[in-house]
Amino acid sequence: MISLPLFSLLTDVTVLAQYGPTDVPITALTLDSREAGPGVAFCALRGTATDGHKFIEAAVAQGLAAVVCEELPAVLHPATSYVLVKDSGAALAHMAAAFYGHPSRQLKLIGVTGTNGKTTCATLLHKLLRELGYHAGLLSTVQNQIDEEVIPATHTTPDAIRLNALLARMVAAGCTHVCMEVSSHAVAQHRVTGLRFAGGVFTNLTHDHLDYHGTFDNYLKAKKGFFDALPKTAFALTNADDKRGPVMLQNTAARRETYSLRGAATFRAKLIANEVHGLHLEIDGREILFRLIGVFNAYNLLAVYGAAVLLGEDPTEVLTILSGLTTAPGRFEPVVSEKQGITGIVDYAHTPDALENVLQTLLEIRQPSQQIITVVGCGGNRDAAKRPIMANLAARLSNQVILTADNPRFEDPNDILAQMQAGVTAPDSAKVRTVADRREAIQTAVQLAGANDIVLVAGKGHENYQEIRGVKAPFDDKLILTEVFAALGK
Ligand SMILES: CC(=O)N[C@H]1[C@@H](OP(=O)(O)OP(=O)(O)OC[C@H]2O[C@@H](n3ccc(=O)[nH]c3=O)[C@H](O)[C@@H]2O)O[C@H](CO)[C@@H](O)[C@@H]1O[C@H](C)C(=O)N[C@@H](C)C(=O)N[C@H](CCC(=O)O)C(=O)O
Ligand SMILES: Nc1ncnc2c1ncn2[C@@H]1O[C@H](COP(=O)(O)OP(=O)(O)OP(=O)(O)O)[C@@H](O)[C@H]1O
Ligand SMILES: N[C@H](CCC[C@H](N)C(=O)O)C(=O)O
Ligand SMILES: [Mg+2]
Repeated sequence: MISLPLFSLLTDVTVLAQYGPTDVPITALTLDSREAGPGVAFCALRGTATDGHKFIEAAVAQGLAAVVCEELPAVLHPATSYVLVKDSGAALAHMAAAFYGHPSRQLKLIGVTGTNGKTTCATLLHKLLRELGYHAGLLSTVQNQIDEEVIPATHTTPDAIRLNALLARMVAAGCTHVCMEVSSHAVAQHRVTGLRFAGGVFTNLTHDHLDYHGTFDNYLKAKKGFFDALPKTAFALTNADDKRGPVMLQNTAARRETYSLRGAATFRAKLIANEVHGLHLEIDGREILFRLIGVFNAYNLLAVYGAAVLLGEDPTEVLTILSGLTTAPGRFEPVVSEKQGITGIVDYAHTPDALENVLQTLLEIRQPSQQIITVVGCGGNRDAAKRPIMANLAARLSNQVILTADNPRFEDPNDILAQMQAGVTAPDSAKVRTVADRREAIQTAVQLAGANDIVLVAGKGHENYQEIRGVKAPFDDKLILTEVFAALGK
């Protein structure tokens, strides 16, 4: 069990005032008052739904070693230590890093950020490092991994305590490298503050999460904040073809590197062909076939190649391994029907940009006779502004569309559907129908599909549940598609 004196956790924290003993032994950190108990230090965070400061007294009553807060309670308990800080989130992150012995400093930690492509890049880099013979960790939306051991993920980027605990487990297991996704929520909430990164990778920035960040500018600042905090020993690798790519490097101390399919950059690729069986690219003068499909994946592959070379790996070996790798779960995953050769594609496209990329890719690689039938919905309690845009794109770029539910969470699916429908233009409306039940929507799409047609099921990718009113019921697009193909004799 870890037990460290309170003061030893505060080395990197900006402390405004302190009350009570500083040498109390701390045996656990928490950001949730309900986990309070003897030996625990509770950090009170101001959240989106409530304020942790409201629960300080209840936590102290449960027996608590220390409280870290931005505002002191009216009455201080004599047996508890209080640390007043400017920012509880940042304080928690520094304390968590210290509590777990700064595991990031013992690793080559690579963070991937951007609207789309984080899971794909982090997963590919992890697979690549494993094939190069390293012990490596992965922190991603789909799952966390220590080498091949899978640890379920609840967030794209875990909170600072879980994150440092996982990194420490990875160090203990002998990992030398860790690839992780850095979400904009994580940057804004200081989940990654205090970590020492060896490299940062930027994929792209398009519309998402404006419900949380308020404006696109705030969203951009959150992503940029990750690069601003990189040390000068790290590399910062950005997508030079993305409008916001160069912005990420403006204020970073890290070594600035770029990748591009269009112009001058540290790492360059040329698209030779984008076909059903994969991408044909020229990277740094070498022609290679890859198993991933779609121009957006050319960017992901190039970013991963660049990161690996910046980590000191041999370019030829890296390309050889990358050419054999397959996609991350639920990212452009095909499910082909047995009798009629209908191609089902399950993809996690849950933003306008991702949906457009996937549909453009399908339009590029399909035979002229193949119809594209799209099943898509938008999540509840998330950015509502993307709903009409996604429906508009689906209708414009598909032959038929079934609008349906994603994870409604606490919203009425019919309200979400009405907001989506508002984005469909009058000429496209004949192609669009609405089936709120997602399983029925998939059934309808398969019924409409003729032999060899394409059914795209977008938005949920690897997810194996559907979240309705706080309850996650089993639901797996890939499994349902397979069942529906069989049930309808397709
Ligand atoms: C919007 C958001 O990011 N919310 C995260 C945030 O919760 P919150 O701000 O809503 O917390 P709150 O309920 O207001 O509570 C404030 C504080 O009081 C504490 N509390 C609350 C009640 C109590 O009795 N006692 C107590 O101490 C809470 O533990 C919390 O520390 O802090 C929590 C603890 O770290 C997170 O679990 C929670 O993630 C929620 C579940 C979530 O859905 N997050 C999503 C949006 C998210 O983070 N997504 C990104 C990826 C997105 C992407 O890239 O597409 C991710 O990295 O996963
Ligand atoms: N480089 C890219 N550019 C644009 N779209 C992409 C890119 N890579 C993947 N996509 C699309 O975005 C979807 C999500 O990809 P991925 O899971 O890799 O992104 P992510 O950034 O991890 O998403 P999240 O924010 O949900 O964690 C994919 O299913 C695909 O449709
Ligand atoms: N990480 C993203 C995932 C969205 C996936 C989509 N299926 C949805 O539920 O909206 C989020 O939490 O916003
Ligand atoms: Mg992800």
